[in-house]
Amino acid sequence: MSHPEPLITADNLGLEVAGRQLLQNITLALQPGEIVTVIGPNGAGKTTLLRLLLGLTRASSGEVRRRPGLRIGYMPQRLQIDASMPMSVRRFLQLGQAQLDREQARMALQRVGAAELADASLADLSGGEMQRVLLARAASRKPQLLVLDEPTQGVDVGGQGEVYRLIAGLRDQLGCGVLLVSHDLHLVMAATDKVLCINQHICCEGHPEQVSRDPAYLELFGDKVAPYTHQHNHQHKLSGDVVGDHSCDHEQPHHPPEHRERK
Ligand SMILES: Nc1ncnc2c1ncn2[C@@H]1O[C@H](COP(=O)(O)OP(=O)(O)OP(=O)(O)O)[C@@H](O)[C@H]1O
Repeated sequence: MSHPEPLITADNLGLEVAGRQLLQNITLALQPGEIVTVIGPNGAGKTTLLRLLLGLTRASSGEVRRRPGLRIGYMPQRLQIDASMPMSVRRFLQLGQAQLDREQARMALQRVGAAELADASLADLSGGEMQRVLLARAASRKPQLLVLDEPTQGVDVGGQGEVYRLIAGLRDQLGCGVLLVSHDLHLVMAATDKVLCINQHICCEGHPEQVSRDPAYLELFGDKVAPYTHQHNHQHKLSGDVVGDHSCDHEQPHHPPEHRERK
């Protein structure tokens, strides 16, 4: 299957800080329309990897290539907001993006089902509402690539699935690629095209169902999760493509990745 030019690629990326190897041999490519999720234990280097890919941290080895002029929307893991500073949601969306007019701010909120929050005070938002607003902000410039670091942080368990549905909706509406870091293993397995399991290096990667059965994944997370399965009325080839022309009751990856295992 021929792929379009990736939005972003990393080739043998490594980062060493003060004699400590935080990441090594990270190679990946993210295609338009694809949702790729980075998982791994605490301290595995997930946020560090995002920062390298975004160009916020410089790699010690290897190379990152971004499509020239790539528009990126970034939702960081933590955002320091001074709750005592009164600011409306609309004003927050416009911070640093003065070109975003009232109507565009409304549209950005509408994309995540939060149009009614435009005049609310940022300090009054619930955890789930705040994550919607952060998503709306990341997506407000119609990025070609959305980068989301733990997008369900502060969202109660019942609302987490909804956040992943919103992300898939943004991917569909904007046609963007999505790169996200998550700890919500089971939810992620159902909501992503490809999983990258890292612990300083890539432990395993591929289609969620394949990764969830990988010995390297089970060694890291086996005590936390049951293997992920979805209702199958078809079979996959090794490439991830569906055998025959069965329709599928889950969303297929746009560009099913080859499964590779690296330890
Ligand atoms: N600039 C830096 N200098 C030194 N060490 C760093 C730097 N940035 C990150 N680290 C270390 O690198 C390791 C990986 O951090 P990172 O935040 O990428 O992990 P993570 O996988 O995102 O973790 P978590 O799941 O807890 O958010 C940590 O031990 C952290 O202390």
